[in-house]
Amino acid sequence: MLKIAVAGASGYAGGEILRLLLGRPDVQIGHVTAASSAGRTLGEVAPHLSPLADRVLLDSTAEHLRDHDVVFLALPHGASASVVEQLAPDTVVIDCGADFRLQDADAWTTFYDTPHAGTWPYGLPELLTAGGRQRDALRGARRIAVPGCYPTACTLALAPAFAAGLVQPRDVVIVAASGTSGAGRSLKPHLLGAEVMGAMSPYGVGGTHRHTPEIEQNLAVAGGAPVRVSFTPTLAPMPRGILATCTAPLADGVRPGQVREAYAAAYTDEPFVELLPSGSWPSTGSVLGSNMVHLQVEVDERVGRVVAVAAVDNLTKGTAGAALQCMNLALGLPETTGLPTAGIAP
Ligand SMILES: NC(=O)C1=CN([C@@H]2O[C@H](COP(=O)(O)OP(=O)(O)OC[C@H]3O[C@@H](n4cnc5c(N)ncnc54)[C@H](OP(=O)(O)O)[C@@H]3O)[C@@H](O)[C@H]2O)C=CC1
Ligand SMILES: CC(=O)N[C@@H](CCC(=O)OP(=O)(O)O)C(=O)O
Repeated sequence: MLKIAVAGASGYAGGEILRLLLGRPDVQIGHVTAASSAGRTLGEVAPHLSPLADRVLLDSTAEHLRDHDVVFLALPHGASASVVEQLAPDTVVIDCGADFRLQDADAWTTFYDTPHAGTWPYGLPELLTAGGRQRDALRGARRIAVPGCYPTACTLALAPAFAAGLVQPRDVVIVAASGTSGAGRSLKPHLLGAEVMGAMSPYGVGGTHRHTPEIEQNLAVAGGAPVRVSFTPTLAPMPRGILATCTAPLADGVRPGQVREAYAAAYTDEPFVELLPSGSWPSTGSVLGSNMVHLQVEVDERVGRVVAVAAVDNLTKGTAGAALQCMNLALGLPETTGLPTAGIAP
């Protein structure tokens, strides 16, 4: 039986981790921790987690997170490092925050404006790398950095084109829509219900969003050369889901038919990535609550660009599902254990 602690259990990501863990007979849920909600029960702050309703939230101190086989951290950026340094090196620690995702310390300080905490193996198993797939770096790992939700969708949408040399590493344009749970649970003025519901709006425009360097890092891993990306996130009036529309210029001499072939080859054996039949386009509604990425790719021959669209649930494959997938790899369990591949509809 695996004893597992969840830090940030009162938040959206922590709550989704607990929802998925509750479906696993091989897991014992240990301490659940929070900050301002410490002392309250999960029943008060997360009533959808009925089997855990009586559990009292503790402070997110190392003392409460020690003595577990696995610790999931679902804390705000910057809160992970001080906890992790007090945990045993053989504990599996899986961080849903951004602190350990970036390799480039300068990119970190530019986009996060705080000192760089370090770099851990990046938790996107399906990512194509020079040597194979990123999952090879996750088997047996004791520290894993789960990707951001936008980078998961955008990277998986474009990586096969970069890995096969079908697109140019410049003029890459991504516009992605996210549901409001992507912003976390704390009160934010731009998330007032009356203003968000029934409207869509961009934010982080002009290359300022912190997921830009993370997407560039991943596409450079896939393609083996630096990539520049114009990334624009938008807020959509829905609780969950991300739809990323990603385009890049075709490389010289590429036939349109090569593109679909490359995507089919890249994802045919991936249990959590579905390349939809030609003509079908991804919808966030089809992946809600599942660990799936739905994907479609086309070539816009008029302008010579690849257009790839991906849908994920930001809280499942975009965070908590990915976190459990990484745990499975770290512990040598079958990668798909306990992860839903069917969504909730309608
Ligand atoms: N939401 C999403 O779609 C995604 C989130 N993530 C990442 O997951 C992490 C959690 O995000 P999310 O669940 O959305 O955020 P929430 O705001 O919903 O939850 C944050 C959690 O952290 C706790 N917390 C707040 N401040 C501190 C602190 N200073 N020290 C320790 N704990 C604290 C909160 O406790 P309390 O409620 O008691 O104050 C709460 O449990 C973030 O790093 C985020 O970037 C990653 C991918 C997608
Ligand atoms: C709608 C919304 O606000 N989304 C968040 C992304 C959440 C996420 O994946 O990100 P991190 O783990 O990197 O925080 C944002 O744009 O900041």
